[in-house]
Amino acid sequence: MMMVHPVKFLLSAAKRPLTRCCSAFVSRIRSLNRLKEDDDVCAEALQHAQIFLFHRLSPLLQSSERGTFRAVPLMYSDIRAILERLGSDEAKLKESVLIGCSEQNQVQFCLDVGELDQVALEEALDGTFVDLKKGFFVLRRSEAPLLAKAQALLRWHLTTGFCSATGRPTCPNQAGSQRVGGGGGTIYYPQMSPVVIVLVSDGKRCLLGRQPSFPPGMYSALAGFCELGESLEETVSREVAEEVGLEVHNISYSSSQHWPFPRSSLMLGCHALVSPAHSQVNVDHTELEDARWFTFHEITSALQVKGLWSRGHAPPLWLPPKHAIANRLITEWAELQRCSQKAD
Ligand SMILES: NC(=O)C1=CN([C@@H]2O[C@H](COP(=O)(O)OP(=O)(O)OC[C@H]3O[C@@H](n4cnc5c(N)ncnc54)[C@H](O)[C@@H]3O)[C@@H](O)[C@H]2O)C=CC1
Ligand SMILES: [Mg+2]
Repeated sequence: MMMVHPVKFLLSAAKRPLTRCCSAFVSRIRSLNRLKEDDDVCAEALQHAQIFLFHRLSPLLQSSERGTFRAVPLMYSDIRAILERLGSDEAKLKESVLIGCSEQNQVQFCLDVGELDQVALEEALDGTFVDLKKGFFVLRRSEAPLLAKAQALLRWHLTTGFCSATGRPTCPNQAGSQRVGGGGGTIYYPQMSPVVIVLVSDGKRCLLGRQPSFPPGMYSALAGFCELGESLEETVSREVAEEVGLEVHNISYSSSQHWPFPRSSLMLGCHALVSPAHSQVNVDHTELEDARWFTFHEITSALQVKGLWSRGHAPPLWLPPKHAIANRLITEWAELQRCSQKAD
């Protein structure tokens, strides 16, 4: 495997002076913004950046002895040498898409080399292109969101090469943060779908559902896509009514997460209550295979189950892994129950 040289992106490359009192975070954000606005500065930064390679939207990963995967960032010059060896050239690197900047001020890009031979690439790179659905949950939690964002942006570029109104080609800016053209000079930006995910409680138990596509025994919080014209609260109320036939109140927002499956979504995590007197579920089986109430004890036992995908014998309840916002909502609920039990 080629060594990745720790080249730092120099903030001085951004010619616009930054205010002295800026925190490191603010400096990073402003530098990234500059890269999106200025193609020349971005092209220069690319030459010193870390680049994450993908092959037909599967990221290049290396497996570790502990059964986890690590992302494999490479430097511009390393990739240029490999491209030339495999019959491509440096021009391909211009398709790289900006994805972020590390805390060490290293600018990060991604690039899909799907037209090159996968086996030859894997040999040259000493890694494997792994389907993100398989790799996501065994990647380190600091790397999974970055690769999910990279895949989402690469997919967006793959599917927006032409204007849907005129049928004419669109062109990305150097950062890949937008595409312009299609005849009318329209600017296209990456899109994602807002989705609500809600942990419903009756005060003592929480309600989880499962779709037929979930692994056996896995239950999760209820989720659904927002419809045009809806507020977050309206989507929560509609989805819970549709899927389990209940009316919720006291909806509160918790946190959010970008979710790459099956396409880019912004998951908006909420908690909501139903009255214990009206908690009889009526599952819509066109949407869910099952939905049921779980006790605090069942949830705390399930939260302790490790190795979600690898265990041979199934525990009675599996919860989504820690990477998923569903797990965060369930953990928050369990914490709240623990506190209120202590207070009683
Ligand atoms: N990160 C997490 O913890 C979790 C994430 N999720 C994600 O939430 C998402 C939504 O959950 P579901 O229960 O499947 O949603 P859902 O209950 O809205 O049902 C999905 C159906 O909604 C329709 N739909 C409406 N707008 C759509 C759009 N913009 N894109 C795709 N389909 C649309 C389609 O007919 C689709 O079959 C899923 O993509 C799932 O991966 C679900 C549970 C946990
Ligand atoms: Mg749903």
